[in-house]
Amino acid sequence: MALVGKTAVVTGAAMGIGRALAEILLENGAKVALLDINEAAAERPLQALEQHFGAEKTIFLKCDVESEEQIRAAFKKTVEIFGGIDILCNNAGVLNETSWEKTISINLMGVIRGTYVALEQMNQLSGGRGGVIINMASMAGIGPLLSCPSYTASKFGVVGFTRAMAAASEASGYGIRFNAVCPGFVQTDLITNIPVRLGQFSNLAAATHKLVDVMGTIAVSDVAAAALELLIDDTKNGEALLVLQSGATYMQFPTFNPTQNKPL
Ligand SMILES: NC(=O)C1=CN([C@@H]2O[C@H](COP(=O)(O)OP(=O)(O)OC[C@H]3O[C@@H](n4cnc5c(N)ncnc54)[C@H](O)[C@@H]3O)[C@@H](O)[C@H]2O)C=CC1
Ligand SMILES: CCCCCC(=O)/C=C/C=C\C/C=C\C/C=C\CCCC(=O)O
Repeated sequence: MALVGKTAVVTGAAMGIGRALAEILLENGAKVALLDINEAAAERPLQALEQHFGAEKTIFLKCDVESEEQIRAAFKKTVEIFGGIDILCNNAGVLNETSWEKTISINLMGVIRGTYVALEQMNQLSGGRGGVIINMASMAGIGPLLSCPSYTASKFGVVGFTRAMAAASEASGYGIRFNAVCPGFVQTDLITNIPVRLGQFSNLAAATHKLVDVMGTIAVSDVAAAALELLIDDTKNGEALLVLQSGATYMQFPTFNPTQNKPL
């Protein structure tokens, strides 16, 4: 899908990966609604984006992805201002093993909430224009991260939800592609203060730091470039794209033939 003239919504867009997603979308000609719970953090990046790309191309909307009401209001405002929604990047996420309910509510349920509300606007079966939904998962959605069981569960959930929605969309004719991005460690605030974030698993902080050292970190721009590939390539649906220092790789999953009760 060519991005020129399209409208995108990015959650968790005030900083980190979300901000980089907003930037790459604007660079490629889209209009972007930046959603975040942290209005203060969004102020300076928004000014910079407005200066660079034009104030008419961006809008900031305060939105907590834990609230369906706030998501619906933000999407409605986006449609009023930009005339529709073609792209949703469900990116907002936290690493907080001290509150597993919040981790699941933001990282997994936030993706599901955002997707279901977006369907009301985007689904071709209900008058929408179709489009693409990108969900920010993690390498921890492919393999377990020992120090973060709740975070890992949330990201496995995001990968599974994305793949199921991709199949549902194709079978039903929503006109929407669904893909997940699965980065390794990325240089953002999320990988700071690791022992505090790990809560009862803080004894595993050293092992986690070691993993970061061994794997290295990637830049937010690497993640944004991977998301861009999934956005513009119309053949990509139901993909989980692993993004590491060595490059980006499409994950292969076992397929299952229910009529013969064995993997294909
Ligand atoms: N940094 C990393 O190493 C990796 C991050 N990810 C994922 O990428 C996504 C973005 O993370 P980063 O940019 O690294 O983190 P970050 O902490 O730099 O940015 C997260 C943004 O999400 C916002 N946010 C948090 N809770 C929210 C809520 N309830 N509603 C709306 N916005 C909310 C924050 O205010 C912040 O602006 C997350 O889903 C994270 O799990 C995935 C793999 C690796
Ligand atoms: C401090 C934790 C930050 C988490 C941010 C994030 O999502 C990054 C994850 C990056 C990589 C680690 C994820 C999973 C580990 C997977 C496999 C490790 C090998 C496991 C094995 O069985 O050998």
